[in-house]
Amino acid sequence: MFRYIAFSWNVADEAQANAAKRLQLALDIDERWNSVLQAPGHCVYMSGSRPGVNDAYRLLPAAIYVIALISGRLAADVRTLLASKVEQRLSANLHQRFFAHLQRLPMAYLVNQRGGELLHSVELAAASARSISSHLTTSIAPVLIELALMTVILAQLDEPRLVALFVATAVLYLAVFVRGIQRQLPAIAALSTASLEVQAQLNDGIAHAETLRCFGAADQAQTSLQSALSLLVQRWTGFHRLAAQNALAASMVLALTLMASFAITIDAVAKGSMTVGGFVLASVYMLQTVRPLESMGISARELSRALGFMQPVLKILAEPPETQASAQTPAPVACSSPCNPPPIRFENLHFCYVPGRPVIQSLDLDIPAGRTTAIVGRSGSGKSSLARLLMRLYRPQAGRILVDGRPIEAFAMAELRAMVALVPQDAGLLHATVAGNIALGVPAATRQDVETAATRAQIHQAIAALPMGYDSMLGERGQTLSGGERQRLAIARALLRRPSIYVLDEPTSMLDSKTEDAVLRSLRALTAGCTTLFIAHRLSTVMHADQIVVLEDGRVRERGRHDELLARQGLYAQLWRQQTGRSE
Ligand SMILES: Nc1ncnc2c1ncn2[C@@H]1O[C@H](COP(=O)(O)OP(=O)(O)OP(=O)(O)O)[C@@H](O)[C@H]1O
Repeated sequence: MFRYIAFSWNVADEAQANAAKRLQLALDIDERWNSVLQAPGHCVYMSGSRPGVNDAYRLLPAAIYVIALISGRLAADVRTLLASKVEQRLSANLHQRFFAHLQRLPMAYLVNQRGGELLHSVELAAASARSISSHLTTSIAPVLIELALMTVILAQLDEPRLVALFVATAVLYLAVFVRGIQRQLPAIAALSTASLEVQAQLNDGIAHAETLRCFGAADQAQTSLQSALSLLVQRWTGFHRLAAQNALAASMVLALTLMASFAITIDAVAKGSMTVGGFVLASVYMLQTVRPLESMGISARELSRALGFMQPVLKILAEPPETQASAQTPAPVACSSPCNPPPIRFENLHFCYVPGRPVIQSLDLDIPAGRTTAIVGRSGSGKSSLARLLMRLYRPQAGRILVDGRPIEAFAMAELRAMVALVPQDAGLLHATVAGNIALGVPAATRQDVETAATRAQIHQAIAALPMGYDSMLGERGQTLSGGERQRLAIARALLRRPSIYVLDEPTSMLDSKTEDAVLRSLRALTAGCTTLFIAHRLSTVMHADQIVVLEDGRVRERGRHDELLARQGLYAQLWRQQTGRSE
């Protein structure tokens, strides 16, 4: 803010002394050492000394200059350090908040989102939050202070027209930028949509590289990416065009201001109300206003861009999360199996993912405690949807589900999920170690617990044969394992939880018949005494179930034991004949 002009000369040198005299006259400066304060805020140090007499005085301005320089540098470094700390915190908090929010969003919302898009949107938002923080702390706040001081300094020049001009410029400049931001925001929103599309396509290409290669669709994906990139370039160009128009308007405001200030000061000098020195100072000050106003403009532009890029994440954060149970009971510790298996009751249940397309209709069903109930039916009949409703991944539009006589909404989410273990169709493995995947959600599990669960799921030997055993890393979604191995890991994961309810959604569909037999036997023994919902296509895998429920179009079509259903000669018997070629 404060400008130090250190000027020293050797009075023995006539040419230097004359030059100093001329400058002193021009600037209207008192000759005494360290004397000049023609304008508050500007210290002009002038020192005249004879060699050998005033050496210390001659060095003083230089010393002050060096100290000021170092202090300024230090202050800037400290400010950068503090600002970067704030920025990193902000970014980490945003990531955490976003992740926590995603975990609480309804599945119905999440399944329609693309992973790559979500990832990119949070990255964009974090970068934007850092940019906003940086501009606020290192640019906008200092510039505002600078502008306020500049106004005070100008007020001291005894030329009210200059103050009015300065204030008018600041207001006009602000108006130009507000208008600019208003025009740029839609362009930034379009830009960020295009950018998210590019990221989502890149992500899809990486996640499904195998599928794209197998289907010879790599070129098709490349072409699609190319058009997404072209759109992105086009939208960036549109945005920069608007930004340039805005910058041009702002420059015009500044140019007009400078012209007006020259006119005012020349007029003041001509009328004798201002000295030549005052004219020089006033001109210098008005030129000085350009820099902070310009940097304010740059910051405003960056802020508008950052705000635009934050919109997708702000939109997701505004999505209402799933309602939690009113009674927040703590999650129970996994029990030693089998423990108090509860009965389950589906009562007049109606559910659809998309309005008007019911998936479960008027479904009434009792699942007895400690027994195995098989849910069978043609593909799309609603079997997995029933499991998802029980896990409270979705909410039914009507009806209710009771566990142990209590509606599932009355359970704290953690309590319900600790009670139920799911083996889904897709194993859902993470890019973590084998042990970490088996012990998912049970951080207190010991290596012994993990190995026991793996042995029961018939996967221990395969894990032991891996180079790092239980510490081997699985690729993303367990890509380094075969389908059958993934499925057995998912079974081990469920067994480790020792739940009172098992939901097994086609847990052996990817196993060869020998392994399937072994795993089924093992599962039967392990789930004995637990309430088990066994969803299956292959009826041979559930023929021993205590109860078999046949679903059709989301309704219970038949119910009974294997023999009873065969004897009924209904849909079950038909499916059995289709699968086995036998009538019994
Ligand atoms: N997230 C979703 N959004 C919209 N519709 C869905 C969604 N998930 C499933 N569906 C539809 O709901 C219906 C029932 O699906 P569900 O997965 O419950 O069937 P299923 O009996 O388990 O089938 P399968 O035996 O093939 O696994 C299907 O028509 C399916 O297309």
